Amino acid sequence: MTTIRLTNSKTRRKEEFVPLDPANVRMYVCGPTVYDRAHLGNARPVVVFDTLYRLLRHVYGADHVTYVRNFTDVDDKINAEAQRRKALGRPETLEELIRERTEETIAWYHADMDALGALRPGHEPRATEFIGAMIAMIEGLIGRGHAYAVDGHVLFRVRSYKDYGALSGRSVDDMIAGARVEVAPYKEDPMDFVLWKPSDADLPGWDSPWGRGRPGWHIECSAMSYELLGDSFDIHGGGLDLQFPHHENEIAQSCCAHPQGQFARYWLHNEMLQVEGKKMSKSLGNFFTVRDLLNKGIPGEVIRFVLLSTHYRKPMDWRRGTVTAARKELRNWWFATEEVKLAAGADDTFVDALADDLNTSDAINRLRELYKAKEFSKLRASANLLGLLLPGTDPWFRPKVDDLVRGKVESVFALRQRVRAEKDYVTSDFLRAVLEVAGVTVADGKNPTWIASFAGQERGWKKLAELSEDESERFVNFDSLASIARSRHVWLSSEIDSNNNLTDGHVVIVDEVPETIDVDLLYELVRVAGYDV
Ligand SMILES: Nc1ncnc2c1ncn2[C@@H]1O[C@H](COP(=O)(O)OP(=O)(O)OP(=O)(O)O)[C@@H](O)[C@H]1O
Ligand SMILES: [Zn+2]
Repeated sequence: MTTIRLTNSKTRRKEEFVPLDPANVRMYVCGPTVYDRAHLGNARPVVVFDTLYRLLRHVYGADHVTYVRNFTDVDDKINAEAQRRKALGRPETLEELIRERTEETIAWYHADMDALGALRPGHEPRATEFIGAMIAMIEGLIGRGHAYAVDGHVLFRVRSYKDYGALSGRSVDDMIAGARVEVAPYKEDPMDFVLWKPSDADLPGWDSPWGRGRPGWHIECSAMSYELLGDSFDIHGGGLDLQFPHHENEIAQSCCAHPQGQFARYWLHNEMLQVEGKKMSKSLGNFFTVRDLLNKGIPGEVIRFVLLSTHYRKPMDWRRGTVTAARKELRNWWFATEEVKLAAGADDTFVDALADDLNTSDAINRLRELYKAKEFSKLRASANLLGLLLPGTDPWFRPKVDDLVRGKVESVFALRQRVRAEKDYVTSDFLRAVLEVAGVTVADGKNPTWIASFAGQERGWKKLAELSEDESERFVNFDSLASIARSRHVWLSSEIDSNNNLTDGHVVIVDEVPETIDVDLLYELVRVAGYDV
């Protein structure tokens, strides 16, 4: 059996992963607060832990892994959005509007994360469904002297748990110095954190021994993981930004409420997705959503590939160039593997890379070697383990010929037929080249026709990419075209980098286009081929 090694934040070491029960490997990952669309940073833990989930299923069997990821559906930001809708005159109750907000956000989350090829976890508990379990846990903590109730609040007594701070490796006093701890009159110690707090009469609340109120954020994860996974389970995951205070508090609550258990044995934290060196976050406003990228036409599979190209324990930036390269590479893999039978399983070296602390960047390098060695069956099986090249993926890699585009191709094609009939072969060759770049192959003959084909697209593209600047002008018959009376300059060329090499990231249309040719149409065609204009 493959040995998985994971860097455990708790011990700060890479350790062999030995599950408590190989027949039921259990993992909990902190999920989103459902008040708005997920940004790309939020997608990083989803893709990272989905990949770990896939690896665990591969090693222990698909039916032997339990994956829980919660939805935090109690939050001031959710309430604020519902109140805004109410203020706009919506007739529903605030409760209904809150429900509407969380439902729509969860549906967006599912759609966006599905698009990234993430499997849905086996359990997706919502905090509001586990309030009873939270109250029971808080009562237990009070009973054991780890928590106290004051003025409708219940607070966790941090100094009652001697190991507090062990996960982040800091002492309580250091943490107080470094953190923005809220000082409040009802706290015995500024470090104590909220387990339960009162709710305003018009906001969601639940009856409890301490009055009508709602749970603190940290107790949600402790209660839901206990209910669904028990007092000891294998892996707890989340972003590094949650290590302190959220995870530190989860540990304190769970270990004090269930001292007989170990709570989570392996803690995994993904590093941050950054924008110019800063964490992408809603509060900094430096974010874009997964949906923004999908709407721009970047396929979810490509986003996933880019996210996995960097090891999860390293910070990463989102760069446009990486997207173009990923798109091209995945497209090659798709076309190489689409027809192959899945005879071979995943490649051993690939699995070893993945099992070595989820080294997805090494694993992707191994995929590159498999592609080069034409081991296509292994390539596909291995890529599947990363959630790539999956059957049923939207075939984004093929030129899409929707009706609008079809109409445009038809009109260029018809124009070409006309100039051919007039024996204007220069223009007709030019139009053929344009269609080729757009992935459309023209078949002359008795019944001239066209087909949208990857082969045509690749051929056209390679020609452009491989040709020198001079040649690329000739390729589209620049000189000849210029000689046509009505025409002005037109050519297609790849972008030229600082070393004067033609790069293969872009097709640029420069200068003016003959009156006979509709510029928008030209642009549209190049876009259809999947290139940036
Ligand atoms: N920039 C980022 N890079 C990687 N992971 C992130 C990033 N931002 C948030 N996460 C992770 O996303 C998950 C969901 O977090 P949560 O819903 O609390 O985020 P949020 O509060 O909406 O985000 P923000 O930090 O932008 O306010 C958590 O595991 C968190 O660690
Ligand atoms: Zn959590």
